[in-house]
Amino acid sequence: MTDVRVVVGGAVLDGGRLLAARRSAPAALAGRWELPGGKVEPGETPEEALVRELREELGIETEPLDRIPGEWAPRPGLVLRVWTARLVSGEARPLQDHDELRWLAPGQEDEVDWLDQDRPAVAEVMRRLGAAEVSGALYPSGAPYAP
Ligand SMILES: Nc1nc2c([nH]c(=O)n2[C@H]2C[C@H](O)[C@@H](COP(=O)(O)OP(=O)(O)OP(=O)(O)O)O2)c(=O)[nH]1
Repeated sequence: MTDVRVVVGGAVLDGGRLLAARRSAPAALAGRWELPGGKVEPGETPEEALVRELREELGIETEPLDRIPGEWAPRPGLVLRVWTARLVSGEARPLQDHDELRWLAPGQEDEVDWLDQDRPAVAEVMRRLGAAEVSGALYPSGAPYAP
């Protein structure tokens, strides 16, 4: 059996919005938008990999919440799995692998050109956000809880 490498994508949520990141490399993917994240390293859980990648790429601390059901193949040998994650602290900046970031509210998801394989997960995350089904991620990080 050939090993399949897991790529974790983070649907980072804050204040009822989803973070989208525009890839700066490689050339074939540059300019397309994705859920920031990366490959799970040996010995890591996907959640640990997600927290590490989001810290490295965006300078933020996050808490993984739920896995979005399903998996998608960016290319042979890779499988993309997506978790929602709550922004705990920091302000996302494109430090590595990205050159632009946007926070999107439900209904704005079509304003950026997502990688094809990210679209089903993005649609499900936006559906949950619109239906206020995402616990812990509807209020801005650091803001007092005020329903
Ligand atoms: N990070 C991320 N990668 C995605 C998404 N969708 C998607 O098809 N991919 C693809 C692009 C890449 O071929 C692969 C992930 O590679 P990566 O370059 O982000 O991984 P990494 O940070 O661990 O980088 P490296 O170790 O290969 O240098 O998965 C997504 O939403 N997020």
